[in-house]
Amino acid sequence: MAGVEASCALIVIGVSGSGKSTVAEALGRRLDWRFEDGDSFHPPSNVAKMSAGHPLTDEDRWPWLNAIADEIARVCKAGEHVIIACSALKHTYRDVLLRGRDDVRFVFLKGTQELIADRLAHRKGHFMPPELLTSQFRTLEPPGASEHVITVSIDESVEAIVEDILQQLKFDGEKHEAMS
Ligand SMILES: Nc1ncnc2c1ncn2[C@@H]1O[C@H](COP(=O)(O)OP(=O)(O)O)[C@@H](O)[C@H]1O
Ligand SMILES: O=C(O)[C@H](O)[C@@H](O)[C@H](O)[C@H](O)COP(=O)(O)O
Repeated sequence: MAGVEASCALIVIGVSGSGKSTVAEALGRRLDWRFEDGDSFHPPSNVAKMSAGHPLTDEDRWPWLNAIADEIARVCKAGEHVIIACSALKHTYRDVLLRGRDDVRFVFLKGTQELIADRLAHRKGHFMPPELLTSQFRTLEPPGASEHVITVSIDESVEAIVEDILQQLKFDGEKHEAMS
């Protein structure tokens, strides 16, 4: 599938509770790509701050985003593939992750605050308080047409979302090949 093979990393982005980890893991199984949860790159201070109900600031996020960007650079240099779940809420955050690369694609999980709040209400064993969802939407800058992003609705089964992503990646790859 040209679109996918042209990329060394797929980053599944969206607000807390949009399904990034769930979808990224399922997509990784379909593509046989390693899955990495962006949350594991947070310094303990960030996790403690969110767990205490405080939203992160840009200053909190830069070291976290750069740690993920370092991992992307390492994987791509090694000729490997990775799928990373990372909220990447702002345009500037996504620029930090990309570092000007054209072999990394974003997959934006799009859904209403109401639907995501309901999913968070049923999520167990995660440090992120559902109460922070409003601040997540306030911070979110949805990807624009100029960004290398595939957008999918989350109001589907995980399987249907993965199929949608694969179809869009395939289409995008064929379009890219036709243009090259
Ligand atoms: N497509 C879906 N349909 C129903 N529930 C979902 C779907 N995707 C994720 N979930 C559930 O929603 C909650 C949030 O998903 P999660 O992957 O933790 O989101 P994120 O990583 O973006 O915070 C979890 O309890 C998960 O099982
Ligand atoms: O940038 C941020 O404010 C955080 O990174 C946030 O967006 C992320 O969602 C948390 O790390 C919780 O992780 P979940 O997205 O898995 O709930």
